[in-house]
Amino acid sequence: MDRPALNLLRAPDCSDPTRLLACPAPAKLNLFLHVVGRRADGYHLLQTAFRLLDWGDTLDFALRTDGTIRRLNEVPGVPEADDLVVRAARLLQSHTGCALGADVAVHKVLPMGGGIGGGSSDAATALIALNRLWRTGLSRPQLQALGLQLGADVPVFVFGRDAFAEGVGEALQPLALPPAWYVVISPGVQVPTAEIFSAGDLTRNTPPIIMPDFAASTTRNDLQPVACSRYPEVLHVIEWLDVHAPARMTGSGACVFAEVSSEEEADRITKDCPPRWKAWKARSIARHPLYEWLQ
Ligand SMILES: C[C@@](CO)(OP(=O)(O)O)[C@H](O)COP(=O)(O)OP(=O)(O)OC[C@H]1O[C@@H](n2ccc(N)nc2=O)[C@H](O)[C@@H]1O
Ligand SMILES: Nc1ncnc2c1ncn2[C@@H]1O[C@H](COP(=O)(O)OP(=O)(O)O)[C@@H](O)[C@H]1O
Repeated sequence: MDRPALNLLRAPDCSDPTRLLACPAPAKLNLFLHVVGRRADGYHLLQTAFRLLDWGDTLDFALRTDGTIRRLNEVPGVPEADDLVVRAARLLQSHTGCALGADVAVHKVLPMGGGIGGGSSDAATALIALNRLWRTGLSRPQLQALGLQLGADVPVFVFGRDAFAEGVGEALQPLALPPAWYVVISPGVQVPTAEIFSAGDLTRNTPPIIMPDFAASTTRNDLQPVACSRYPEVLHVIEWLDVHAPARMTGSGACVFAEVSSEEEADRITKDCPPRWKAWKARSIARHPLYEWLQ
């Protein structure tokens, strides 16, 4: 099994004030996801537990004094202007009136449309890193609010720790969870979040739970049946992984995960995984690697 080349647990070297290289953007899991209602604007009210992982993309930022924001590399399927990293940079720039710009490079490791928050985490890392590079001085809550304008999943990555989330995913409370190993499998399909949330057969009235009461046996992912019926490969992965350990879809899919008892068990399962899918082992992290950059 491939491991990311960079140690995500470490914040990058900051000795050069004009560049921040290999800034980590970790993946997340939704340990469960309940849809408890719907807002007038169509967004859904959720209850979910976010878990951050030691596995993710990395981003480079270099200061420009001419105010231009440029992405230096291609990201398959994501035009530069649509890239959440570029959009995050422009949003921070306009919000603060900052005259500086940046060259950015996005090294994708996380499968897109995977329910593991890749684009959202990239956006959060851009907000945190550029807030430092440009010395714009926004606080964590200010960056979380800015991130919410980019997507419902962005605030939790700025929050920087495992969290119980309500609202559309932005009302966050820290969760103290024991460290754990996970196996994450990508079925090789991209599941568009909007398609799953707009499905007629989505359960939208799960009764709200009280924060600490979310044992795996009493929770579920309400988006899972909808994704499985439209993308049967997701169901096939769940059925395969469930033989090894209780398996569940994360977010709106397509990735499927299971908590396992040790790194050795994770290695054994990932080695067994049929070659048509891609499997990774990942460990929980207590804090986002850039957590200390916002106080
Ligand atoms: C389902 C979750 C669970 O963590 O994650 P992913 O599977 O995307 O990783 C999130 O709620 C996704 O957050 P994010 O991917 O940022 O979604 P957004 O860009 O804000 O919205 C994408 C689409 O999903 C719908 N959406 C999103 C969040 C929400 N609480 N209710 C919704 O109805 C929106 O209507 C929009 O059409
Ligand atoms: N930097 C980025 N990385 C990944 N996806 C991005 C990025 N910028 C924009 N996107 C768009 O966001 C969509 C959802 O991406 P992603 O966050 O990986 O999935 P999910 O929301 O399922 O976790 C992608 O299909 C892509 O069109």
